[in-house]
Amino acid sequence: MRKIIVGSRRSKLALTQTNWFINELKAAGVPFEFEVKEIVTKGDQILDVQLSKVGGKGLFVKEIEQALYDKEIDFAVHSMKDMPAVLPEGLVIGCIPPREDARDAFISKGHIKFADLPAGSVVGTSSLRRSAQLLTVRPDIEIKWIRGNVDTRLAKLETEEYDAIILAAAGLKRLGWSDDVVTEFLSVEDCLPAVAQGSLGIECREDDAELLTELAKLTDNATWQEAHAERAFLAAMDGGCQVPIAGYAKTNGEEITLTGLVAAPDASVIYKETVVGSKPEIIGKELADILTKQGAFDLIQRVKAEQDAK
Ligand SMILES: NCc1[nH]cc(CCC(=O)O)c1CC(=O)O
Repeated sequence: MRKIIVGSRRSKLALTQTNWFINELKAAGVPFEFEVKEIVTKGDQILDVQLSKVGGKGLFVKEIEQALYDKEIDFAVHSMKDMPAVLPEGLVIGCIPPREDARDAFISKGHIKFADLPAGSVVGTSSLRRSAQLLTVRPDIEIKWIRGNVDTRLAKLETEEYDAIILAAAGLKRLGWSDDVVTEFLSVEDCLPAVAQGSLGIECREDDAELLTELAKLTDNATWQEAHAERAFLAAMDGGCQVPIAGYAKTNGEEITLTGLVAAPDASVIYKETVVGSKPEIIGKELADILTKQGAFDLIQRVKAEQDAK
Protein backbone atom coordinates (compact mmCIF):
# COMPACT_ATOMS: atom_id res chain seq x y z
CA MET A 1 0.00 0.00 0.00
CA ARG A 2 1.34 3.44 -0.94
CA LYS A 3 2.32 5.61 1.99
CA ILE A 4 1.27 9.22 1.46
CA ILE A 5 3.35 11.84 3.26
CA VAL A 6 1.21 14.82 4.21
CA GLY A 7 2.93 18.15 4.81
CA SER A 8 1.52 20.44 7.47
CA ARG A 9 2.45 23.63 9.20
CA ARG A 10 3.06 23.07 12.88
CA SER A 11 0.27 25.32 14.18
CA LYS A 12 -2.55 23.66 16.05
CA LEU A 13 -5.06 24.80 13.41
CA ALA A 14 -2.94 23.44 10.54
CA LEU A 15 -2.43 20.09 12.26
CA THR A 16 -6.11 19.87 13.19
CA GLN A 17 -7.16 20.55 9.59
CA THR A 18 -4.59 18.09 8.24
CA ASN A 19 -5.69 15.31 10.58
CA TRP A 20 -9.35 16.05 9.91
CA PHE A 21 -8.79 15.67 6.18
CA ILE A 22 -6.75 12.46 6.56
CA ASN A 23 -9.60 11.01 8.60
CA GLU A 24 -12.07 11.97 5.85
CA LEU A 25 -9.88 10.12 3.33
CA LYS A 26 -9.71 7.08 5.58
CA ALA A 27 -13.47 7.16 6.12
CA ALA A 28 -13.91 7.24 2.32
CA GLY A 29 -11.83 4.08 2.15
CA VAL A 30 -8.89 5.37 0.10
CA PRO A 31 -6.22 2.67 -0.33
CA PHE A 32 -3.32 4.59 1.26
CA GLU A 33 -1.41 4.84 4.50
CA PHE A 34 -0.63 8.30 5.82
CA GLU A 35 2.17 10.01 7.67
CA VAL A 36 2.19 13.67 8.70
CA LYS A 37 5.40 15.67 8.24
CA GLU A 38 5.58 19.03 10.01
CA ILE A 39 7.09 21.97 8.18
CA VAL A 40 8.01 25.29 9.79
CA THR A 41 7.28 28.19 7.42
CA LYS A 42 8.58 31.76 7.41
CA GLY A 43 5.12 33.02 8.33
CA ASP A 44 5.26 30.94 11.49
CA GLN A 45 8.70 32.30 12.41
CA ILE A 46 8.06 36.00 11.89
CA LEU A 47 5.51 36.76 14.55
CA ASP A 48 6.31 40.31 15.52
CA VAL A 49 5.66 42.13 12.23
CA GLN A 50 2.39 43.09 10.59
CA LEU A 51 1.72 40.37 8.01
CA SER A 52 1.09 42.68 5.06
CA LYS A 53 4.57 44.22 5.53
CA VAL A 54 6.54 40.98 5.26
CA GLY A 55 5.16 39.51 2.07
CA GLY A 56 1.74 38.18 2.97
CA LYS A 57 0.15 34.98 1.85
CA GLY A 58 3.14 33.33 0.17
CA LEU A 59 4.93 33.18 3.53
CA PHE A 60 2.89 30.29 4.78
CA VAL A 61 3.11 28.12 1.70
CA LYS A 62 6.53 28.53 0.06
CA GLU A 63 8.42 25.91 2.07
CA ILE A 64 5.51 23.52 1.72
CA GLU A 65 5.50 23.91 -2.05
CA GLN A 66 9.24 23.28 -2.17
CA ALA A 67 8.68 20.05 -0.21
CA LEU A 68 6.07 19.03 -2.81
CA TYR A 69 8.52 19.65 -5.66
CA ASP A 70 11.23 17.70 -3.81
CA LYS A 71 8.77 14.83 -3.22
CA GLU A 72 9.37 15.05 0.50
CA ILE A 73 5.60 15.28 0.82
CA ASP A 74 2.70 14.22 -1.44
CA PHE A 75 0.04 16.72 -0.50
CA ALA A 76 -0.60 19.56 1.90
CA VAL A 77 -3.79 20.85 3.49
CA HIS A 78 -3.97 24.65 3.40
CA SER A 79 -6.45 27.18 4.66
CA MET A 80 -7.35 28.26 1.18
CA LYS A 81 -7.42 31.92 2.13
CA ASP A 82 -3.67 31.72 2.83
CA MET A 83 -2.94 30.45 -0.67
CA PRO A 84 -1.82 32.85 -3.40
CA ALA A 85 -4.38 33.34 -6.20
CA VAL A 86 -2.11 31.66 -8.75
CA LEU A 87 -0.37 28.35 -8.01
CA PRO A 88 3.19 27.69 -9.15
CA GLU A 89 3.86 25.53 -12.22
CA GLY A 90 3.31 21.82 -11.67
CA LEU A 91 1.15 22.11 -8.54
CA VAL A 92 -2.64 21.94 -8.41
CA ILE A 93 -5.50 22.03 -5.95
CA GLY A 94 -6.53 18.39 -5.99
CA CYS A 95 -9.47 18.67 -3.63
CA ILE A 96 -11.71 21.24 -1.99
CA PRO A 97 -13.77 19.66 0.82
CA PRO A 98 -17.02 21.24 2.11
CA ARG A 99 -16.64 24.79 3.40
CA GLU A 100 -16.75 25.63 7.09
CA ASP A 101 -18.48 28.84 8.25
CA ALA A 102 -17.07 31.64 6.08
CA ARG A 103 -17.95 34.47 8.48
CA ASP A 104 -15.79 36.51 10.80
CA ALA A 105 -16.43 36.21 14.52
CA PHE A 106 -16.43 39.22 16.84
CA ILE A 107 -15.26 38.42 20.36
CA SER A 108 -15.33 41.12 23.04
CA LYS A 109 -14.62 41.43 26.73
CA GLY A 110 -17.95 41.28 28.55
CA HIS A 111 -19.67 40.20 25.31
CA ILE A 112 -20.50 43.77 24.28
CA LYS A 113 -21.89 43.74 20.72
CA PHE A 114 -19.86 45.52 18.03
CA ALA A 115 -22.48 48.25 17.59
CA ASP A 116 -22.50 48.89 21.36
CA LEU A 117 -18.73 49.30 21.81
CA PRO A 118 -17.91 52.62 23.50
CA ALA A 119 -16.06 55.14 21.28
CA GLY A 120 -12.31 54.63 21.47
CA SER A 121 -12.57 50.90 22.09
CA VAL A 122 -9.55 48.94 20.89
CA VAL A 123 -10.22 46.11 18.42
CA GLY A 124 -7.44 43.66 17.60
CA THR A 125 -6.93 42.38 14.07
CA SER A 126 -4.00 42.14 11.68
CA SER A 127 -6.23 42.06 8.65
CA LEU A 128 -6.54 45.22 6.54
CA ARG A 129 -9.74 43.76 5.13
CA ARG A 130 -11.33 43.49 8.56
CA SER A 131 -10.08 46.82 9.82
CA ALA A 132 -11.27 48.74 6.74
CA GLN A 133 -14.76 47.27 6.99
CA LEU A 134 -15.04 47.82 10.74
CA LEU A 135 -13.83 51.41 10.44
CA THR A 136 -16.45 52.10 7.79
CA VAL A 137 -19.22 51.36 10.28
CA ARG A 138 -17.40 52.58 13.40
CA PRO A 139 -14.83 55.27 12.57
CA ASP A 140 -14.71 56.02 16.30
CA ILE A 141 -13.00 52.76 17.29
CA GLU A 142 -9.27 52.10 17.30
CA ILE A 143 -7.64 49.19 15.47
CA LYS A 144 -4.58 47.63 17.09
CA TRP A 145 -2.53 44.99 15.28
CA ILE A 146 -2.47 41.54 16.81
CA ARG A 147 -0.52 38.49 15.67
CA GLY A 148 -0.23 34.89 16.72
CA ASN A 149 -2.34 31.83 16.24
CA VAL A 150 -6.00 31.55 17.23
CA ASP A 151 -5.42 30.46 20.84
CA THR A 152 -2.74 33.13 21.34
CA ARG A 153 -5.10 35.85 20.15
CA LEU A 154 -7.88 34.68 22.44
CA ALA A 155 -5.38 34.79 25.33
CA LYS A 156 -4.22 38.29 24.34
CA LEU A 157 -7.80 39.54 24.55
CA GLU A 158 -7.69 38.64 28.24
CA THR A 159 -4.16 39.79 29.05
CA GLU A 160 -3.51 42.77 26.76
CA GLU A 161 -5.17 46.09 26.04
CA TYR A 162 -7.81 44.88 23.61
CA ASP A 163 -11.55 45.36 24.10
CA ALA A 164 -12.35 42.93 21.29
CA ILE A 165 -10.77 40.84 18.54
CA ILE A 166 -11.96 39.42 15.24
CA LEU A 167 -11.18 35.85 14.18
CA ALA A 168 -12.39 33.62 11.38
CA ALA A 169 -15.33 31.53 12.60
CA ALA A 170 -13.90 28.55 10.68
CA GLY A 171 -10.68 28.46 12.68
CA LEU A 172 -12.55 28.64 15.99
CA LYS A 173 -14.96 25.90 14.99
CA ARG A 174 -12.28 23.58 13.66
CA LEU A 175 -10.28 24.01 16.86
CA GLY A 176 -13.35 22.99 18.82
CA TRP A 177 -14.14 26.34 20.46
CA SER A 178 -17.80 26.50 21.34
CA ASP A 179 -19.92 29.29 19.81
CA ASP A 180 -20.19 30.59 23.39
CA VAL A 181 -16.79 32.32 23.11
CA VAL A 182 -18.13 34.33 20.18
CA THR A 183 -20.01 37.55 20.96
CA GLU A 184 -21.49 37.70 17.47
CA PHE A 185 -20.88 36.27 14.06
CA LEU A 186 -20.58 39.20 11.65
CA SER A 187 -22.88 38.78 8.66
CA VAL A 188 -21.18 38.55 5.26
CA GLU A 189 -23.03 41.78 4.39
CA ASP A 190 -21.40 43.66 7.30
CA CYS A 191 -17.95 42.13 7.00
CA LEU A 192 -17.29 40.47 3.65
CA PRO A 193 -14.98 37.48 4.27
CA ALA A 194 -11.54 36.95 2.80
CA VAL A 195 -11.43 35.08 -0.48
CA ALA A 196 -11.91 31.36 0.30
CA GLN A 197 -12.19 31.93 4.05
CA GLY A 198 -13.47 28.74 5.65
CA SER A 199 -12.33 26.57 2.72
CA LEU A 200 -9.47 24.10 2.64
CA GLY A 201 -7.34 23.60 -0.44
CA ILE A 202 -5.47 20.34 -0.86
CA GLU A 203 -2.34 21.03 -2.88
CA CYS A 204 -0.43 18.29 -4.71
CA ARG A 205 1.69 17.61 -7.80
CA GLU A 206 -0.31 17.77 -11.02
CA ASP A 207 1.31 14.56 -12.32
CA ASP A 208 0.30 12.44 -9.32
CA ALA A 209 -2.70 10.90 -11.10
CA GLU A 210 -3.16 8.08 -8.58
CA LEU A 211 -3.50 10.51 -5.67
CA LEU A 212 -5.59 13.02 -7.64
CA THR A 213 -8.17 10.34 -8.42
CA GLU A 214 -8.69 9.61 -4.73
CA LEU A 215 -8.63 13.28 -3.64
CA ALA A 216 -11.28 14.21 -6.19
CA LYS A 217 -13.80 12.01 -4.40
CA LEU A 218 -13.82 14.38 -1.42
CA THR A 219 -14.39 17.60 -3.36
CA ASP A 220 -17.59 19.46 -2.56
CA ASN A 221 -18.87 20.87 -5.83
CA ALA A 222 -20.54 24.00 -4.37
CA THR A 223 -17.43 24.88 -2.37
CA TRP A 224 -15.27 24.28 -5.45
CA GLN A 225 -17.40 26.70 -7.51
CA GLU A 226 -17.39 29.32 -4.76
CA ALA A 227 -13.66 29.12 -4.10
CA HIS A 228 -12.86 29.35 -7.82
CA ALA A 229 -15.15 32.34 -8.35
CA GLU A 230 -13.58 34.16 -5.38
CA ARG A 231 -10.03 33.27 -6.42
CA ALA A 232 -10.63 34.28 -10.04
CA PHE A 233 -11.68 37.68 -8.69
CA LEU A 234 -8.59 37.89 -6.46
CA ALA A 235 -6.26 36.90 -9.31
CA ALA A 236 -7.78 39.47 -11.68
CA MET A 237 -7.49 42.25 -9.08
CA ASP A 238 -3.82 41.40 -8.52
CA GLY A 239 -4.60 41.75 -4.81
CA GLY A 240 -2.57 40.02 -2.14
CA CYS A 241 -2.70 41.02 1.46
CA GLN A 242 -1.20 44.50 1.32
CA VAL A 243 -4.61 45.77 0.26
CA PRO A 244 -8.03 45.33 1.85
CA ILE A 245 -9.76 42.95 -0.54
CA ALA A 246 -12.65 40.60 0.13
CA GLY A 247 -14.69 38.17 -1.95
CA TYR A 248 -17.57 35.92 -1.13
CA ALA A 249 -19.52 33.60 -3.42
CA LYS A 250 -22.61 31.54 -2.71
CA THR A 251 -24.07 28.94 -5.04
CA ASN A 252 -27.75 28.24 -5.44
CA GLY A 253 -28.12 25.32 -7.80
CA GLU A 254 -26.30 26.35 -10.99
CA GLU A 255 -26.30 30.00 -10.05
CA ILE A 256 -23.33 31.66 -8.34
CA THR A 257 -23.65 35.03 -6.62
CA LEU A 258 -20.28 36.71 -6.10
CA THR A 259 -19.64 39.87 -4.10
CA GLY A 260 -16.28 41.60 -4.08
CA LEU A 261 -14.84 44.50 -2.15
CA VAL A 262 -11.72 46.61 -2.43
CA ALA A 263 -11.03 49.37 0.08
CA ALA A 264 -8.40 51.92 0.94
CA PRO A 265 -6.56 50.82 4.12
CA ASP A 266 -7.99 53.82 6.02
CA ALA A 267 -11.49 53.00 4.69
CA SER A 268 -11.70 56.40 2.97
CA VAL A 269 -12.82 54.69 -0.27
CA ILE A 270 -14.75 51.43 -0.67
CA TYR A 271 -15.68 49.67 -3.90
CA LYS A 272 -18.21 46.86 -3.57
CA GLU A 273 -20.30 45.09 -6.21
CA THR A 274 -22.20 41.83 -6.75
CA VAL A 275 -22.47 39.75 -9.92
CA VAL A 276 -24.47 36.63 -10.71
CA GLY A 277 -23.56 33.92 -13.21
CA SER A 278 -22.79 30.27 -13.66
CA LYS A 279 -19.08 30.04 -14.50
CA PRO A 280 -16.66 30.80 -11.64
CA GLU A 281 -13.76 32.08 -13.79
CA ILE A 282 -16.07 34.27 -15.86
CA ILE A 283 -17.92 35.96 -13.00
CA GLY A 284 -14.67 36.44 -11.07
CA LYS A 285 -13.22 38.32 -14.04
CA GLU A 286 -16.48 40.18 -14.68
CA LEU A 287 -16.60 41.43 -11.08
CA ALA A 288 -12.95 42.49 -11.28
CA ASP A 289 -13.68 44.40 -14.51
CA ILE A 290 -16.59 46.28 -12.91
CA LEU A 291 -14.54 47.28 -9.86
CA THR A 292 -11.55 48.14 -12.05
CA LYS A 293 -13.70 50.56 -14.08
CA GLN A 294 -14.73 52.22 -10.83
CA GLY A 295 -11.08 52.72 -9.84
CA ALA A 296 -10.35 49.72 -7.59
CA PHE A 297 -7.42 48.37 -9.63
CA ASP A 298 -5.71 51.77 -9.59
CA LEU A 299 -6.28 52.00 -5.86
CA ILE A 300 -4.60 48.61 -5.36
CA GLN A 301 -1.57 49.60 -7.44
CA ARG A 302 -1.30 52.90 -5.56
CA VAL A 303 -1.47 51.23 -2.16
CA LYS A 304 1.10 48.60 -3.21
CA ALA A 305 3.49 51.26 -4.49
CA GLU A 306 3.15 53.18 -1.21
CA GLN A 307 3.77 50.02 0.84
CA ASP A 308 6.80 49.06 -1.27
CA ALA A 309 8.26 52.55 -0.87
CA LYS A 310 8.18 52.20 2.92
N1 LIG B 1 -4.78 34.31 8.47
C1 LIG B 1 -4.62 33.16 9.31
C2 LIG B 1 -5.74 32.20 9.15
N2 LIG B 1 -5.80 31.40 8.06
C3 LIG B 1 -6.96 30.67 8.16
C4 LIG B 1 -7.60 31.00 9.34
C5 LIG B 1 -8.87 30.46 9.81
C6 LIG B 1 -9.53 29.40 8.98
C7 LIG B 1 -10.10 29.86 7.67
O1 LIG B 1 -10.40 31.05 7.47
O2 LIG B 1 -10.29 29.00 6.81
C8 LIG B 1 -6.82 31.96 9.99
C9 LIG B 1 -7.09 32.60 11.29
C10 LIG B 1 -8.03 33.77 11.24
O3 LIG B 1 -8.11 34.49 10.23
O4 LIG B 1 -8.71 34.03 12.25
